[in-house]
Amino acid sequence: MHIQRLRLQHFRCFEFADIEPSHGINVITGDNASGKTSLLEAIFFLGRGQSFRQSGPRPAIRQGQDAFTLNGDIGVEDGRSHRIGIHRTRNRIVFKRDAQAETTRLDLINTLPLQLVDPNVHRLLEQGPRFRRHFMDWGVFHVEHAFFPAWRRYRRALRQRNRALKARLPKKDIIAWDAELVRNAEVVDASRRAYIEHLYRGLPERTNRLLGDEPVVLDYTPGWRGDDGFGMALASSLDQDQRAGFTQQGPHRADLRITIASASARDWVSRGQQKVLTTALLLVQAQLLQQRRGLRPVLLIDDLAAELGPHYRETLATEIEAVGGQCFMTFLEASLVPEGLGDVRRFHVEHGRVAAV
Ligand SMILES: Nc1ncnc2c1ncn2[C@@H]1O[C@H](COP(=O)(O)OP(=O)(O)OP(=O)(O)O)[C@@H](O)[C@H]1O
Repeated sequence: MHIQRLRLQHFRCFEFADIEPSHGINVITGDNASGKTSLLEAIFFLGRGQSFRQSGPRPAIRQGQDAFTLNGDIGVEDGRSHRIGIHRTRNRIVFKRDAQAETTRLDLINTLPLQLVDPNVHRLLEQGPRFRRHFMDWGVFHVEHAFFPAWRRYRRALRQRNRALKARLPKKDIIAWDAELVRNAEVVDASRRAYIEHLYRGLPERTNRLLGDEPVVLDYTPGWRGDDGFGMALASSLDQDQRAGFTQQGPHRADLRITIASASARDWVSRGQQKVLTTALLLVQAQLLQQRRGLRPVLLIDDLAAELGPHYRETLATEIEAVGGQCFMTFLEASLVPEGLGDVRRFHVEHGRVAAV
């Protein structure tokens, strides 16, 4: 997938912007607070239907305006193209794809798969399992078709079970949801395992080049205890669930711990190495999507140079180039742009205005 043309109106500091990016690497430079992250945020919004930043009650609408509009012409690998768009007022969001009567967020996600590397990317290693589930499920969603319908049914049943637990209903009203939970949990779990296995195969090649020979290990835990299956785990924790008022085990508690040579990646590697490792994981995901579905996701890399010295900047740039596909990366200064990036299209952002250089 690649963005052929991007237009934004009244998005954060932008009054209006209209750019035609390269299908390969796009470099965006600009001073602090010029609008670089906002530009990446607009692209992210277009592909996910939501922001990666906290927005408060006026979700990314330019100050003094009532709405923002984003439009993108998206080229697909098979030669087709789609036009997608978002119109966001304070209370309402409307998605649009081609002439489709009704467009959902899922349509956007499927039309413009994208991954973000932002300066907080180390959270994947440092913080709770939520970030790692998110990372894992982005790939599972795009690659394993059985995953999403089962995940949605699981979440619906989980909400009902939790409601019953919270309302202190009798046991029979709680366990009434267990069969539906177990049926879908098995599909979710199998999809995640299959995906991680594929991810694992592509990992050493990339991480060895970036971080040396120490093997990176992905340790998946399904979200429930014991070896007797989720049904048994649910049954055995029913009393605890009743006391807690919610379902304590299940795929919604899964984790994917990332370790390097038996030490936790969080403890072992520096901030810069964490960023390199996490970006490597995202690149392997991108490559997997290409191999399994013939799709190249768009990569958004905010402030690539932050926390990285020249060596890591250059090696990472080489890896990003090798994966191919469209990429947008921001830099404070042109001098920080790695030489290894080769042929790039450059944009400069200043006071909410973007121009091709
Ligand atoms: N809703 C909004 N309306 C108008 N301006 C906004 C809005 N939201 C944010 N801004 C402004 O947009 C400017 C650009 O912010 P952005 O985070 O994109 O900058 P940046 O170029 O990525 O900076 P840095 O390099 O420091 O991270 C900031 O001055 C910010 O205050």
